[in-house]
Amino acid sequence: MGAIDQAFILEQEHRPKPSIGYAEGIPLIDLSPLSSPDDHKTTTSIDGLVSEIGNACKDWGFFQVINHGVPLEKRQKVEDSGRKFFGLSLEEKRKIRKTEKQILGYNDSEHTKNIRDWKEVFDFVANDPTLLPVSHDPDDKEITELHNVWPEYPPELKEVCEEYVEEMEKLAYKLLELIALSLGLPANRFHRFYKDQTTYMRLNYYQPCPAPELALGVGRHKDGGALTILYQDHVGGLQVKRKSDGEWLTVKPTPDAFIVNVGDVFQVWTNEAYESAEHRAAVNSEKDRFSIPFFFNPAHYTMVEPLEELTSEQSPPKYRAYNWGKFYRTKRHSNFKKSNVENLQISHFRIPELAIKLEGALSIN
Ligand SMILES: O=C(O)CCC(=O)C(=O)O
Ligand SMILES: [Fe+2]
Repeated sequence: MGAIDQAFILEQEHRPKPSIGYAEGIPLIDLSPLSSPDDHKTTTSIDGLVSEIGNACKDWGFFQVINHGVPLEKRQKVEDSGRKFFGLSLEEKRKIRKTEKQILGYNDSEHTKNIRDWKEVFDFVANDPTLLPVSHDPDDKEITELHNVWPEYPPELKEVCEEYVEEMEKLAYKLLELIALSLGLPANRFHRFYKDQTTYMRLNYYQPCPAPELALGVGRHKDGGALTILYQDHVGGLQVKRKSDGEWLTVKPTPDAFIVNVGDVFQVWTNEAYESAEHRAAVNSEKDRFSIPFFFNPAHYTMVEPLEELTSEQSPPKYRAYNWGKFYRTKRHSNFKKSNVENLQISHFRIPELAIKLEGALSIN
């Protein structure tokens, strides 16, 4: 067993077991009906897609998509130039290091639930500039502009990332429409939240780890945003906690597929019809690994709450409304460094079961 810094070491119960099975049940969904010419697009093929996606969101909160329309070479270019960047010296990379104020750029010291992750990241926003509250302090109403920071080397990184983001955004809107339809809503129901979206992308680079049984590339977490579209390379490491029995399972890398998962915002919008699943990334002692999540997130001023159409007297709202920008700032703040503040979760806005029942009883009488 190789020695690693104490900061990375997880408590016994959260360490990854050496033998973890594959999550065979996570559906692989073929999106080709979406790109067939209009005269070939049948209602049946789209209906089929919609119900596959609805079931995947209900059962797993995760699915994979193929024939998604994102050109392979655009993704490959991001991976190639991303690898060039992570291959630079620490000193060079730290020239565009994230700080508490400047939350975009490079970081080699992310924490999940106060344990250091075995990874390096490079973050940038899809729309430059992106508007966000200045601080996580609820009384501070000031809004700031986030600007991307790009390294000098490799010089093409900016362009290849921007081209890729454009493609990912097209895919994200398609998925948003299919998810809306799967909930019985108009296809464009969620579009309104994305006018000034706070979407960002991350390049995750996981070096080989001498003690992969003690640490994780990303500790267990749920994505706080609305929808994540992840590319992972052939090495594998992403693990999902199965809802039915709490078992951790590996998501098998599928060439040219994207892994899609609904985040906490969708859990609230759907009043828990769809739940965001816990996941984590394991590392290994031999190979490095690359992954690229695209976090498709609403505008900062969005008040996240259960959609009216998905609640009723029988099924009253399970969450109080919260401001997305403040929520996101607070979460980023606590991931940035080891902190004593408890990590902010949507459970803080969960209305207690008893209050939901009482509210239901009162509104019926
Ligand atoms: O690298 C992975 O497979 C997962 C990364 C992840 O879950 C995240 O960045 O939120
Ligand atoms: Fe995640």
